[in-house]
Amino acid sequence: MIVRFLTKRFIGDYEPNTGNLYSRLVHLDGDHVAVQIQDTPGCIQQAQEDCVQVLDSLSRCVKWAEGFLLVYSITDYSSYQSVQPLYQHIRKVHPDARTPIIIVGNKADLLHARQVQAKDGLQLADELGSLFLEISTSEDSQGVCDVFQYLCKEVSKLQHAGSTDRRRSSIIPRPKSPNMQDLKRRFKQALSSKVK
Ligand SMILES: Nc1nc2c(ncn2[C@@H]2O[C@H](COP(=O)(O)OP(=O)(O)OP(=O)(O)O)[C@@H](O)[C@H]2O)c(=O)[nH]1
Repeated sequence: MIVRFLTKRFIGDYEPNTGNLYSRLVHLDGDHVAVQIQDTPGCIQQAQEDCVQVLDSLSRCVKWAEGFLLVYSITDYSSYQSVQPLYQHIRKVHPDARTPIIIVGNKADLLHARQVQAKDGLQLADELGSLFLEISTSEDSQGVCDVFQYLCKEVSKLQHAGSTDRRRSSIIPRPKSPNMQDLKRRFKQALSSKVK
């Protein structure tokens, strides 16, 4: 999903990520805003308690992040079940209910394999007070961009409202190096496997 947003391209090959960080200038209401996007290793194969442990180890990025996308696959019920504990973990770190957390049901193109109904995603988002969207990263590049744009706007609104804790942002070190090298490597890999 992040690769789709940053490059507009979809890489179909699965390659588990180990926590890539990407930097990008995003066009937002006529402005360019610098954003950093942290991809987190998936934990859908693990029990919910383990999932929280995985997130514990990533608590540094949870601390510096100012907005969150919780993405599950509509074809994998266990990934949907991971959303609530992840949400609660984030809210512990960011008790301000205005910190945007958007719940996203991905792979909406795989209707024949659907395990999570759209109404379940909506219901969960309602319970948690979040926004919910279903998208298909493979089929709908614009949908992916809309999600990120929306999140950036929400974060930006919060910052302009002066409600971001400036002291916290000066204390928590943000990672510096973008991960475009890794993206290039993945493109090369994807291209060479297509040529073969
Ligand atoms: N059909 C379809 N496949 C998708 C879609 N989005 C992702 N995939 C595929 O699903 C697999 C997993 O996608 P990733 O983006 O790597 O998922 P992830 O949750 O980041 O996985 P981790 O790297 O383990 O954290 C890949 O093979 C993707 O090509 C989609 O919208 N539709």
